[in-house]
Amino acid sequence: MKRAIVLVLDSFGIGASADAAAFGDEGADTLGHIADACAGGKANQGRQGPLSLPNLARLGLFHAHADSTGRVAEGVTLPAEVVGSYGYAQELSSGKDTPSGHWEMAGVPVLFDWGYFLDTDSSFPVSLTEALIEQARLPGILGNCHASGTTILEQLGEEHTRSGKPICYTSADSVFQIAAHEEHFGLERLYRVCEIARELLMPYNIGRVIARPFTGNSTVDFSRTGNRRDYSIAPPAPTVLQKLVEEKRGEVVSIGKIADIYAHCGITRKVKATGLDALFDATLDALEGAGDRSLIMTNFVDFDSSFGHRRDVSGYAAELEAFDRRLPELLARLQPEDLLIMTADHGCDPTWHGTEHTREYVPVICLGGGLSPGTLGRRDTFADIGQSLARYFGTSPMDYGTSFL
Ligand SMILES: O=P(O)(O)O[C@H]1O[C@H](CO)[C@@H](O)[C@H]1O
Ligand SMILES: [Mn+2]
Ligand SMILES: [Mn+2]
Repeated sequence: MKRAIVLVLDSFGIGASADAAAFGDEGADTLGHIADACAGGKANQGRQGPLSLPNLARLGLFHAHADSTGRVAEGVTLPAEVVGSYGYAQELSSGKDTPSGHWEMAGVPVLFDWGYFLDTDSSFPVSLTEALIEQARLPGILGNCHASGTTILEQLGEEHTRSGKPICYTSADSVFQIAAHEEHFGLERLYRVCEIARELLMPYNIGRVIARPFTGNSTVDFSRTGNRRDYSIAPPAPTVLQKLVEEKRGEVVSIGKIADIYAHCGITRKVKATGLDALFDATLDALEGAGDRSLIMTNFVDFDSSFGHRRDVSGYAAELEAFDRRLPELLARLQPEDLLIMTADHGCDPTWHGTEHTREYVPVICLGGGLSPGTLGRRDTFADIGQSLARYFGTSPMDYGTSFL
């Protein structure tokens, strides 16, 4: 029975990649800098001491990090025995964004350039905002700038609830984000505005529109909710998810925002969940009922959105430790033929300047699927994961990537 589980730890990079300098990210290292901070007593909010990831360590995470960076992170002792297959992968895609990373790991790298809104203020063309205001019948928009999604709520959240104008902002990513209050503005209305924006943004080649609903009464307690929704364009070629469904009549279960990121292509079932524990529970549930030719794919978004972009080192470390504590539950449920792959879509070093993603190698940590424990070495593209899944399920091969199976 062929069943694969792919866990994407969103933004969990393991060291600046060879091309990081071109992104201003030379020296970035999400895992390494978190471990260093923990060992140096600089990540003790809500947790304590050196970074403790015993289960990931046994699967080879820190070996992969050492191979990718040439150093062992501070406070880390490499375990004598490694039971997983571990490597690190370079991104071939031109961007360091979420869709590029996800599509590439499914065998479809993004070799074209996305559109970007490069101006940090008055970021959007007037013709675009005017069309959005008219078509969505808005009293206007706020923001129109590059911003961190939590900071901009502090700055404009109250004005939004007073005026009814949604907050539109972007970043170094190819995104158009719309924040609005779930009750004052209305969640369904926000989704409709996003759908209109999605259409209007097609000529600009913008990868994603993101609905950013929030609740709360004032600046002090505004908080974003789990009702975030990503409106992505479709991948430029069939991913391994689509091949599994179309060629093998397989089942692809999306947990969390996976379905949104693949624009619902190649997904047979969607489960939404908010927070690490709920996402992990949903993954275990899906595995329980999964039959032959099943792929379960989960995105753990909080590493990125709650901690990486927020530059919250303690929070990121605590989230990693929470993930690691849950891992044995999954390992105990794996059947001999199952293939588990843990990876990431880009980096987001919480010690780095700014609030953006960082161009990094991602871990490729595997168990099962007939793999022997030990190193998978440096992988030239995340698409090696997609190619390996294609081989595992017996679909036609992907155009990119080399199977490690
Ligand atoms: O600051 P928030 O709203 O979390 O935005 C982040 O999330 C978006 C998608 O990754 C990017 O634009 C990034 O800047
Ligand atoms: Mn991401
Ligand atoms: Mn992000």
